Amino acid sequence: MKIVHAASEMFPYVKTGGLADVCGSLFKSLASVGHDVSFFLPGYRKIIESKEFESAKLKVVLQVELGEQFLRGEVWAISLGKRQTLYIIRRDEFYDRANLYGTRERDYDDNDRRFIYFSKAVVQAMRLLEIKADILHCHDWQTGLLPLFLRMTEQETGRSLALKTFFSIHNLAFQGLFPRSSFKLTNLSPEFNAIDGLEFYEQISMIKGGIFFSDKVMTVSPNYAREILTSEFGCGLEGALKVREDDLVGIANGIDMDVWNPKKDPYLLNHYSVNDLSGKELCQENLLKKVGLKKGEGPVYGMVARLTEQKGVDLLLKRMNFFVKNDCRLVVLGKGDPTYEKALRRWAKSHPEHIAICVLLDEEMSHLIEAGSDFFIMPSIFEPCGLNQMYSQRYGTLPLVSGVGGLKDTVIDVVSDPENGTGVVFEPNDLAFKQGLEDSLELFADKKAFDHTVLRAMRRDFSWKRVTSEYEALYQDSVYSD
Ligand SMILES: Nc1ncnc2c1ncn2[C@@H]1O[C@H](COP(=O)(O)OP(=O)(O)O[C@H]2O[C@H](CO)[C@@H](O)[C@H](O)[C@H]2O)[C@@H](O)[C@H]1O
Repeated sequence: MKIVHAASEMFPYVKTGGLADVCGSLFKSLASVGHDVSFFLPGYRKIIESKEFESAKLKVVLQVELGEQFLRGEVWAISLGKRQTLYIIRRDEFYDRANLYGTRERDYDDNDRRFIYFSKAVVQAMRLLEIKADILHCHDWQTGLLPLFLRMTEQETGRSLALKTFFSIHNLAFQGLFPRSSFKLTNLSPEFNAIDGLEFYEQISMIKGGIFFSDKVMTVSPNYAREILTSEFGCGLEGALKVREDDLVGIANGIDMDVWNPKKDPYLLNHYSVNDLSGKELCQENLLKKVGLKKGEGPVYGMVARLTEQKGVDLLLKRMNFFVKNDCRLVVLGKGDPTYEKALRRWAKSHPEHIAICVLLDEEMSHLIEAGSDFFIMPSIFEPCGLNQMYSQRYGTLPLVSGVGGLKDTVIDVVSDPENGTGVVFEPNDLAFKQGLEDSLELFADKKAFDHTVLRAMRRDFSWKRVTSEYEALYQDSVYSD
């Protein structure tokens, strides 16, 4: 099949979170099973300055209509193999910036222009480069309007650009909401500026565009696909999603088993596997040394996350005493809400023997924490899929997760299912989290049960190979269904 993806991030080129990991893996895995895959990304500074861009070739020049203007743009291509092309939409005014979406204080003022432009540019590039796709797959609000722009262009030109369009929701909490006045940048007819179009409580919502105007709506776990139909998790879009319920599918993400492999992880000084775990102890020593902690009586807990409300930082902050009281160690790697960063720093400062916080975006450190911890904490309030709980299981680090979204789909609770459990699952509230922490201590004290759980966790298959065949089946089904 000819498959085209478009998103605002992709690992290893640009990453602020899990969207990038998933896009990078999908791009690679779909090509590896024989599909012809193209990926469109905005030409951020980080990409233009990268080594990979040195081999990029200018393919075509664009004139994109944005409201009352026509804006020039360029499409550059990097060939990554026989069947894999990365297309970069370049317009430096929009993308040659230090960050992807904004500064620490606020989003960029022109994110509506930047991503409406990107979506239109992808459609024009497909037309000019004569890319006729079986599937166009868009991700998150930044590309929410792309499926609609594609169909509009097809109507105008009478030429088919993609047989089916897919839209994946990686996080419904980020909706691409803009003032209604931004609608004019779309050049769509006014009928789309209505309740059954992009309008959302007196604003326009880009994610709603993806939900309404793509052939299939996807999300990143079966449980989250069910949850977002409810008012508790639907972020106000549960009504729109209900309309598309028959076309809504959840497939749990996989992980890149090469990048996340304790047997040969280049970031680790010592390697290990299910057959020999001795390297894991050394990884723990190394981690503790690196963050200036010494081993205590209790286990080592790790956490790597964007520090936002979603990730349950409030729950963690309420229970910081647990680590001190039980002589545990806690290592947190995270960046995000300055209030959370400050609060965590304060704890690390007042309890330097027990708690370490690294306020950084640091890929290497995230691997050291996955390898060097006994437990990995994810007390998320909601979690479309989550990746670290899968990295953790692969690294023999037991995830301690709230039972929401994809966390529920990918971690088996050892307390209720001691024969099969691979982690501790609790309800997303303070008391249940407290209980979860205590359960982890109890499990840690029972060495035999703990070791068995670790081995079971490490043996699980979260590979993209399995997940990719589910995507393929879905793509094929939708293309050949009518
Ligand atoms: N300070 C730091 N330094 C280094 N690495 C850091 C870091 N903070 C976070 N990371 C990394 O960023 C990624 C986070 O991925 P997640 O899937 O857990 O969350 P995210 O909320 O970004 O993604 C959204 O999209 C993904 C993909 O679909 C869904 O799994 C998820 O539920 C949804 O919220 C992981 O690879 C993690 O290691």
